[in-house]
Amino acid sequence: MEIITSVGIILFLYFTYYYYSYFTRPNPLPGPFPLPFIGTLLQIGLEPHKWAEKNLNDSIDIWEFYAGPIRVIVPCDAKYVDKIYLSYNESKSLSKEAMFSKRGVAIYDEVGIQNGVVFNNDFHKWKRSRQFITKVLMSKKHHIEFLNSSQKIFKEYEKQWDKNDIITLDFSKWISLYKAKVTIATVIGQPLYNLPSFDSISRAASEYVAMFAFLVFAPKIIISIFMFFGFNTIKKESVFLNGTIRSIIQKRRDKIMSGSTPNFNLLDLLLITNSSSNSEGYIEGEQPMNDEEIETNLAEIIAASIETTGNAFCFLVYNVAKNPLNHEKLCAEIFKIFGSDTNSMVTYETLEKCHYVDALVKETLRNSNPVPYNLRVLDGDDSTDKFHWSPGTWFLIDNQRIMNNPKYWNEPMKFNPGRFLSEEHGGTNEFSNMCKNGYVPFGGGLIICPGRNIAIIELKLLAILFFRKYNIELVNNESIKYVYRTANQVHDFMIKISQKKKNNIVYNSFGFKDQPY
Ligand code: HEM
Repeated sequence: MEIITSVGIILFLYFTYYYYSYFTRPNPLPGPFPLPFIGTLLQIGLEPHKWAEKNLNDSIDIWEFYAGPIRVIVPCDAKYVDKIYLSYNESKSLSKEAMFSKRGVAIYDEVGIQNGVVFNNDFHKWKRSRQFITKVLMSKKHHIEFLNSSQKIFKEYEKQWDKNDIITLDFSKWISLYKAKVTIATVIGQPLYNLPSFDSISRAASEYVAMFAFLVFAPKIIISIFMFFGFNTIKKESVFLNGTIRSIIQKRRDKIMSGSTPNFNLLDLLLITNSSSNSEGYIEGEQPMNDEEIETNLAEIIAASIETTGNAFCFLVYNVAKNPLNHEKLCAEIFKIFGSDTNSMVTYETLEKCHYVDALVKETLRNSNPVPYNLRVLDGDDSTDKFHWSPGTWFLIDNQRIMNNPKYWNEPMKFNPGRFLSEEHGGTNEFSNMCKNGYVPFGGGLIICPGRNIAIIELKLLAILFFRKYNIELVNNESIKYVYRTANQVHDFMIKISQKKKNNIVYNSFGFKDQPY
């Protein structure tokens, strides 16, 4: 009896404290009403945008919800992210800049993903990893190598498709598998060593990325139960957490140490950077990376690369298939630049000439960004627009609503690549007048996505490879289906692929009427 009374008193005191803190919180914002322990889980689940779409009108540009006991602020207007997305050059002092650089919470230490960049709470360790991976991911040499490997893999699929008149496939599954192959080839090189099938790698990438949203949004009590009962099973199954990647790193390190020439993939490049076997691109004052650092960084990059670009390309295909005019313009440009040879290699230089393809990719990332949110935790205290925030405040920046804000974009719901084209190239030039941070598909500031250039290159390449040779038709007329699990993951996206017939006149409204295909 006494125990029940004591528990009752403790709960009463906790509830009183909880709601006292809630009703006296600074800067109260619109949002669902929270419950102790589970916060707004019942209303929001793990998908904040669904609640926002149903309950918030366009005039609300900042709102809040509760992940368990943690208050999460959701800015949806570019004006709130000026400081959060402050670039390195704009900031006078690094410590000031670092205030908005964290994404981590204590739970990640138990999961063991804190040694990479995504959830690294130690600013100096993050900076060290980030320098290594940026050096490789942003290099032109890596981009060229990436283009070559991707096209080699794509050609294998072409061979199969070209044997048939029509192929019907679930494109979301196909792209995931293709992405797993390209990513493994460019990140750790062939052969697969002791990795499982590409199919299981793509599934593991999806789970790994989804785990981030779970760890961020689920109440701590639920995460603790999961850690106790379920995490070890996940760890055993996951190629990213179970040590498989570590053993590949060790093998490659031994081989390079015993004289094998490093290949041009991310793993080999990380192994040799700042080691004696590499004279090129030395990073000042840093020791080479150890196996543990390389492991987490590779896991993050493989998973981030498969999940983001793959889903973005599904959205691109969907938007092109739904908009015949965009399809025509795309094919016209491809024909103008690549001619009728549908098998030629796409090079870095030819990609740069494709203005419409570039605009199409950028509009896809604006209209249907695969990474709609971005978590940042404030380190010190600071202000965003008129609000002042205390240390430890969580911000879930709604990149998707920022990029669809009617204040900044004309008819934002309309898919219109012309926004990203100059008048000279037939567009409206809307993008060139965009406010700072009005277009943020890759986040911004110090921890902006380091894979952004490679992602754009890959999306442009895939658009060209598909649409120069194949007709793509949606199997049904439904809207594209996707679920938010850190990335917007597309599923059940059925399309028909058939090879274009030679001599078909397809470009009639764009000056190619007399040109055979
Ligand atoms: C369309 C494709 C992609 C989109 C939309 C995207 C988007 C994002 C966003 C929004 C962030 C958070 C940035 C911030 O907090 O400001 C991010 C971070 C990151 N992305 Fe991407 N990304 C894409 C492709 C890639 C690719 C291809 C790679 C790797 C090759 C990659 C690797 C990473 C990594 C490692 C981070 C964490 C950076 C850090 O914390 O320092 N991403 N990405």
